Amino acid sequence: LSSELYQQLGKKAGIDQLMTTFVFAIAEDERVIEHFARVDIERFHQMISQHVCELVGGPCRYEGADMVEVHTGMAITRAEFNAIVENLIHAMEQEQVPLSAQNQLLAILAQFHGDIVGK
Ligand code: HEM
Repeated sequence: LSSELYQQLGKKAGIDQLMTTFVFAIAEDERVIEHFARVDIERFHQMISQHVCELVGGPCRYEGADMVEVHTGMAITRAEFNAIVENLIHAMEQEQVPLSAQNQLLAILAQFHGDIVGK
């Protein structure tokens, strides 16, 4: 059975929509956009949606690259990581994700901090 958090995010369709809004927020954020200049955005959207779906207990299997591997060489700073988190918060507010679900998703993603920052 899929998790309550997955349900609260609107299942796969809700997560896809949330990640679309997130990608648009990133695209308008001059603090981080440089990193995404040469990225295949369609793949990024698909992979981040799949990853989030799996992480929140949905019936998805993340098929993308390992988090450390994919972010290695980007020299992502703590400020940039925080900027991405801020974009996600804005996207969750825009999509009216319940506050408890927002906090749970942020806590899950915060665990990747060490895999992504300073690599
Ligand atoms: C919790 C935080 C983060 C998560 C969960 C995350 C997750 C992901 C995922 C799932 C992918 C797709 C991997 C694939 O295509 O196989 C990806 C790619 C990418 N991420 Fe992150 N990411 C995070 C933070 C960041 C930050 C802070 C930055 C930069 C400011 C960043 C920059 C990128 C870029 C540029 C790519 C595309 C790499 C490429 O296609 O060559 N990520 N990330």
